[in-house]
Amino acid sequence: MSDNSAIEVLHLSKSYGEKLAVDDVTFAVRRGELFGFMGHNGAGKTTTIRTLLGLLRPTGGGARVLGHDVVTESLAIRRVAGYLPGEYALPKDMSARDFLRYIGAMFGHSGSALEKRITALLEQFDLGDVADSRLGTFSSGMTQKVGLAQALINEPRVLLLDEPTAGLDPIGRHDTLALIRRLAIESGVTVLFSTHILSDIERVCERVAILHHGRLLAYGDLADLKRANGAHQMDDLYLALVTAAT
Ligand SMILES: Nc1ncnc2c1ncn2[C@@H]1O[C@H](COP(=O)(O)OP(=O)(O)OP(=O)(O)O)[C@@H](O)[C@H]1O
Repeated sequence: MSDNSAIEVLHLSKSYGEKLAVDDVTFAVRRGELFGFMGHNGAGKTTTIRTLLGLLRPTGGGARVLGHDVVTESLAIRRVAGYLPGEYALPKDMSARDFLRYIGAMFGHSGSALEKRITALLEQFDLGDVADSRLGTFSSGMTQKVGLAQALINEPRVLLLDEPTAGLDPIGRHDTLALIRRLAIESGVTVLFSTHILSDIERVCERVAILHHGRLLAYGDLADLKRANGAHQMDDLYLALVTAAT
């Protein structure tokens, strides 16, 4: 693995029975970058992310996160990685603070260090005033911020975000994107940002991997990919790549 890579995916394949969800995919994410992982529904994004966390076992090829093998060293990966799943429900009756305490405890944290971390995260995400309100009263944008906060509780060096802006209104999306960008720039966290929203990728990512039906359609610098495909906008690029592939 190159010293500069935080995530390296090498000829990764994953089948569910007959269904080949990820088909011989190779790409690398550099340390400290905010990397776009693009693909429409069923492209194989979630499968790849869950494989990177060691939650699924590859059926071919492999991957490393900060040098740790996803099959043999998945516990080490979960210690250094934060994960925001695509769809998950927060416990409506818990407060934001109690929920973060609960997640922190799962990572073995407790006491004043954990309390300080929770308060800092809530402040960072503008949730200080509602820290003790029930999660059931939160908007979708606020809920997503709590999701991001829980993914950061263990001070991860790599953050895997599965469609963090899906289902948000324009303001929620704008705020969430700004937060993600700030995290990557200010905290030096490597972020794998998965989305099907082309304009979100265009707004915050310089490098991308584009999946389609489990296969890697394109990978690299977004500006170079646009130039090579005669595209000005991300949606022109996506259309050109999908058309060429089918
Ligand atoms: N547990 C499973 N069993 C069988 N097929 C699955 C399973 N999980 C995913 N798939 C299939 O694998 C393919 C890739 O799914 P995956 O969830 O990885 O894609 P995705 O890009 O994350 O899309 P989405 O945003 O819809 O989740 C899809 O065709 C999906 O139906």
